[in-house]
Amino acid sequence: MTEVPSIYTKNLFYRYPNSRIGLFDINITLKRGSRMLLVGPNGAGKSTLLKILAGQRLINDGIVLLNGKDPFDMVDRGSQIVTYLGTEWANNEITKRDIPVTVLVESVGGNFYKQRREMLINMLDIDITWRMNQCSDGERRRVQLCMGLLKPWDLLLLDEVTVDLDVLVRYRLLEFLKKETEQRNCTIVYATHIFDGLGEWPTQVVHLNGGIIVKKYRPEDIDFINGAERPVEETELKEDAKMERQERRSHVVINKIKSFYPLALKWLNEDLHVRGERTDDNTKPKYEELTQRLVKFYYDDQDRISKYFERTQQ
Ligand SMILES: Nc1ncnc2c1ncn2[C@@H]1O[C@H](COP(=O)(O)OP(=O)(O)OP(=O)(O)O)[C@@H](O)[C@H]1O
Repeated sequence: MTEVPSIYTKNLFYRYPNSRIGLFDINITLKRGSRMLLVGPNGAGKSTLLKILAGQRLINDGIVLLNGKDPFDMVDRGSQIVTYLGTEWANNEITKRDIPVTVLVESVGGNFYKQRREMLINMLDIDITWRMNQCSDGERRRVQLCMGLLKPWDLLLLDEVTVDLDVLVRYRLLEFLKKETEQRNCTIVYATHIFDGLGEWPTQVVHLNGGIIVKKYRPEDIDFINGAERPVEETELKEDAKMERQERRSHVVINKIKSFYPLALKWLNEDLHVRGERTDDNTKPKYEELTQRLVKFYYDDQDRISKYFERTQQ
C-alpha cells in the first residue's frame, strides 16, 4: 500500500482578494519525514504557500491535502498538529513585554511536555531567568522557538524565523529539526534567504518565483564540487529501466564557496565550551521552582488569561 503523502498539492491555484494571481499550478508531493527548502526572491509567493498549507488561506482551485486531509476543513483535518511559525508569529508583541521566560513557556504547555521542554531550553541555550523585555532580538527569538516547537508537530512550516539566531544556535536548531524528521517521521517546509549550513539538510529544494515552481532538486541531483566556478544546471534524458521509458532528469553542480561560516561556528562552539551549557549551572534556580512562584503570580484562577492558557497548554 502506498503511503499517504505528508503534503500533496495538485494544480493549486490561489488568487489574492484584489484578484492578483498569487500561486499558479503548484504540484508538490512530499512524503513523511521530508525536509523541503523553499527558495525564491522577495515576493515569490513562499509565505503565501506556507499560509495555504497552514490552513490560513483558502485556495481558488486545485487540491491541497495534508496527510490526506483537507487543511481548510476543521472537521476533516484530523488530530494532526500543523505548526506554522511565520512573520506574524515572530512579531507577537506579548514576547516583548516584561514577562518571565518560564511564564511564556508554561502558557504553551511547558508542564505537559517536560522532557521536550528541557531539551529545547538546552538546545536553544535559553536562560530561564530571562525576562522578555530585557532579551536581545536573538534571545527573544530563541524563547519564541522554544514555545513554537514545544508541541510535537506532524508538519512544521517555517517562514524565515532563524534570521536573528547566531550561527551556533541556528546550527543546533537545524540538527534538531533534521533529527525530529528522522525519528518522528514528521515533515518540515522551510522558507529562507539564509543558506549557511543547509548543504546536506533538505531532502528537496524547490525554486519558487512569481507564484510558480521553476525547479525542484533532490539531494541525488546535486553535487558540491571544489573548484567549480559557478553553479551549472543541466537537464539530460535518462533511461528509466523500471518504467521502460526515458525520463528528463535535472542535475546541478554547485561550487564550494569561500565562507566565514565554518570559522564563526568554531569560534562560537569554543565560546560555549568556555562558558558551559546553562543547564549545567547548579547555582541557577530550576524551571519548576521558578514556575511555582511566577505562574501563580501571573495568573489567578478567575483570570481571563488563565482560562485562555488552560486551552493553549495541552
Ligand atoms: N493580501 C495580498 N493582496 C495582494 N497581494 C499580496 C497579498 N499578500 C501578498 N501579496 C503579494 O504577493 C506576492 C508574494 O508575497 P509573499 O509574501 O508570499 O512573498 P515571499 O516569497 O514570502 O517574499 P519574502 O521573501 O519577501 O518574504 C508579493 O508580491 C506580495 O506583495
